[in-house]
Order: sequence, then structure tokens, then C-alpha cells
Amino acid sequence: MSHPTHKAKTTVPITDVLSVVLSKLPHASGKQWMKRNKPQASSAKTKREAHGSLDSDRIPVLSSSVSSTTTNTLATNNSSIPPSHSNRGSSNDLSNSSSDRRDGDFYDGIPSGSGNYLIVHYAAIVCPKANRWRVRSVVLYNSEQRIVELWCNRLTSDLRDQTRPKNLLLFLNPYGGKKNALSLYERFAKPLFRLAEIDVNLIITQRAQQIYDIVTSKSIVLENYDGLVCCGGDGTFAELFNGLVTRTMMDLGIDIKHPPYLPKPNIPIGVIPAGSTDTVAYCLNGTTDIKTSIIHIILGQHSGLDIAAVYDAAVVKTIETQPRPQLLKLYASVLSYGYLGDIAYDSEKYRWMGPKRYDYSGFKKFIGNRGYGGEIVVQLDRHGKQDPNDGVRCVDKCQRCQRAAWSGGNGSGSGMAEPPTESHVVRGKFLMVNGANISCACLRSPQGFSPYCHLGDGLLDLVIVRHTSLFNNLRLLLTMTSKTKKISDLPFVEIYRTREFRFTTQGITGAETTPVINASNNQHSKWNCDGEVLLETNIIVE
Ligand SMILES: Nc1ncnc2c1ncn2[C@@H]1O[C@H](COP(=O)(O)OP(=O)(O)OP(=O)(O)O)[C@@H](O)[C@H]1O
Repeated sequence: MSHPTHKAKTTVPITDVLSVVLSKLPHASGKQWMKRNKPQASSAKTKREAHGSLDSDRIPVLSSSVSSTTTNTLATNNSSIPPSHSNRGSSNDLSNSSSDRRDGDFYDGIPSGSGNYLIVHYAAIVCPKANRWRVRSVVLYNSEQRIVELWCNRLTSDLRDQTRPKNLLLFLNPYGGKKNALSLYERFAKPLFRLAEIDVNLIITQRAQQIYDIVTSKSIVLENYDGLVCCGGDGTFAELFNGLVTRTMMDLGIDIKHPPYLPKPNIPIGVIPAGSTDTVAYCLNGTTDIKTSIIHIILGQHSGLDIAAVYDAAVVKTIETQPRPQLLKLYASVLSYGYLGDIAYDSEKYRWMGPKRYDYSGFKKFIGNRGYGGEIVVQLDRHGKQDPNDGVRCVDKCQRCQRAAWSGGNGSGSGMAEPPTESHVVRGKFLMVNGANISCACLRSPQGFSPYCHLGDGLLDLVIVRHTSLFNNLRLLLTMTSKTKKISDLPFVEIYRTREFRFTTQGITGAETTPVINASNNQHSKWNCDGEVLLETNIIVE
């Protein structure tokens, strides 16, 4: 590729190209653009809010990149569904949008549609250590307009061959995190979706559980979309996949209360982080950087993600006619009893504090924790092949997860049939019990609960922290926030890799019920399920 002003060689794989635009002027070159849009002091706050991503690479969106296609509308007559907004519109919408101009994300002064310049917008990893991606531009020039048009047609056709979303249904939670999801969306997601010519139907939620209700409403035609995306935190993402898996069960005629198995949805889902912790986004992308997530979504990059199912263990003993226990909830990151359950329950009262509520409740519950008794029955590989401390991290194109996906996600990670298991019983008093479906790394805890836990191998890591002394609890907290130390190194922490475990506050051995805690200790905690409180205590997780 040759540059009009200085000679440079840039190699861009077509898989990383976001859009190509013909132009009469070479204005999309990164440096010129940076000069044009020097960060304003007034916008510094918004930038900090955007997960620390500086905006030196603002994307100019040329008016030609806004096509005149009509927007998809929700095929629904459900009055509970709020009005959707579209990111598309006429070029007038674009040039007249004062807020867009104020943010500096659009530049509408470039004549385009023809010309001697071809502007190629592409995604590039700018900080491999932090896994941060940005949009860059390169400008190609030829004195013959016909040649430039040929380039444009060729690249446009190659882009069409890429498997990328064209229509997205996007749910935005304005309530989670710092309550700034809408401004983050307007500032970062909308211009990028426009640039990539993706139609977005945006639904801003008005209440909790609304995403679940919309997605499970038969009147919405999910086939109209290439993907479902949410802009929010882990709770918002949980609503989305709980709704989608339930909807898939409904479409297949599966009993959603007692499903014999969990079907895999056909439509991919994505998350744009705008919550308080954003663990799922961090584990998927290695960062909570909002632009990186949007770029991955635009480029149609996929990875498998295990979903764990929580069943009511109390019902299984009483209803013998039921083939399966009752399904309570699905989760993607962690189910946690004890300390983190207490925090989830307590911190809801202080949501007005924003993410700081976790520090406040965390301190209160740390001081007050007396441990919780219980019995855990965990199913382990009979041959002891699943080692949660094997040192194998889940990276991009992880082989372990890919093998599990090819073998139908049987969890063995080997493409073989499900290995035989045996029950292992753990009893005692615990500071917390965690079923980690992913490493649960986040900005606060760079190693997470279990750094070698995989996103899509069909297994979860059961992390058990025994109740010991206040000093040991402090050691745990320090280790959790360390960049290098793992909590599995602590002597009062046990980790088991499994497909299934059962937790009861009272041990169940066959038909007998054996109390494992004495009367003075019989207080219960709550389960924290992807950040939301689950009221049932005795559960089975698969
Ligand atoms: N409009 C709304 N009003 C009130 N609650 C809402 C609304 N939309 C969604 N919710 C609920 O808000 C809850 C919290 O949202 P979310 O999990 O995204 O943010 P968070 O808890 O701040 O972030 P994280 O889970 O990453 O820590 C979710 O359980 C969701 O059901």
C-alpha cells in the first residue's frame, strides 16, 4: 500500500479491515485526524470513564458510510417492549447531530463517494500486554479514479465475504456501573457500528429482568439478527444469556423448569462492558476496554463460553417423579456462597455509591464473617486427569476449549466421551465456596479465583476457602488483589475441577440427613450468582 504524503508499507489482513471509503481528500490519516481532534479539557472526564482509553485515534465517519437502508424494527407486538433506537439514519442525521460533533467522534466535512483516495479503516492491537485494540486508518492514492474504484470494489467484496454481523439487537442497561452506559454507547459504540455499517436496534432497559422477558417473548423474531449484544455489566449479560438459553429451550419444546439438557443457542451474544466489575468481558477480551469489545463484535470474533446451570437441591429429594431437579438460574462467571454472597446481598442497598459499594459492604462483611457450615459433594474425574493447577491458561484460540467444542463440549477437553467420575465429599465451615466457570480475573483481581480455568472446556473450578483466622482472611484478600500470587497456594484453599457439585447446608447421605453444623453456627449465607443474589441455599451445579 502506498501513502499519498509519505512512503510507508502497511500490511493489514482483510480480517482486520472494518470499512473502506472513497474520498476526494486524504483526511482520514491518523496524524491529521489527531491534530483536528486534540482532546478537549472538558471531555477528559468522559475519557477517564471510558476505562482509561484515550481517544487519540478518533474515527472520522464519512457521510458515505451511512447507507440509506431502512432499519430493522423489532418484529413484535408486545407493548412491554420499549421503543428501539437505531444507529442508522440519513446522512442528515449524521451531520446535524450536535452531540456527535461535540464528542468529536464524527467528521462530516469530507466529501466522499468518489475520488482518488481510498481510506481503509482497520483494527490493530495497540497494546498487546493490555490486549487493547483500536481503529487505525490508511489512505491509498492513485491519480486514476477508475483504479481507486476498482480497489474499493474489490475490498468491499472481500469484506462481504467475512462472517460478520450486519444486524444486531443491543440491550443497554442505563442503571448498572456508573450509570453512564448510554453516554459510553453514544460516544464509542455508535460511531464504530456506523463505520462498519452495522444496523443496530437499541433497546434501553427500563427495569431489571426486562432483557430476559423480551428475549423469551415469542413475539420477537431472533432470526432477524446476527447477534444479541448487551451494554452493561455481568448482571446484564447474565439476563441476556439466561433469556437466550430459555428461549432456545422454548423453541425446542423443552421443559424450561426441568430441562433434560441445556441446548446451545444458534445466535451469538456479545458484551460491551459498562458495569461495575465486568468480569466476563475481562475474561473474554483480557481487558474491560470498551472499544476493544466493540471491535471484536464488529469483526465477528467468537469464542465458546461455558454456561453453568444451578438446580434446586431441596426439590430433588421431595419430588421423586421429576426426572430432573428444578432449574434456578444459569451463570457464566461465578456462583459464590459465603463472603461474596453476603456482599452481593448487602451491597444492593448501597447501589447509589456506584462500584464503591463493593468496598463498603466488603469491609463490613469481612469483619463480620464467622464462617458458614456446609457439605459439598463434588464429582471428580476417576483417573485424576483434571488438574486445576496444570498451568495451562485459556488464551485466544485455546486448544483445550476448541477440542471440547468439537467433541460437543463434553468437558473432557480431549474429544473423547465423558470420563467416569467419583464423588468426593468436603465438609466443614467455609469463608466461601465458589463455582468458577471462568478464571474470574478482573481489574481488582488480575489472577481471579482460578487463573487456569477455561472459558469453554465444559468444566468449572470449585474453589473452597475454609474458615480460619482473620489473619488468613487478610492473606486471602491480599492474594486476590495480587498480580502474581494465586489463591490456590494458600493452605486453606482447595480447588477441584469438575462438571458437577452439590452444596447443602446439611449433609445428605443417601436417605439420611446428617447435620454438619451445630446449632450455634446455623446461620446461612446467600449465593451470589454472576453478581445477583440467589435465595435458595441447597443447590446442584452442572
Ligand atoms: N433500567 C433498569 N433499572 C433497574 N435495574 C435494571 C435496569 N436495567 C437492568 N437492570 C438490572 O441492573 C442489575 C445490575 O446491572 P449490571 O450487572 O449490568 O451492573 P453492575 O452490577 O453495576 O455491574 P457488574 O455486574 O459488572 O458488577 C442487573 O441485574 C439488571 O437486571
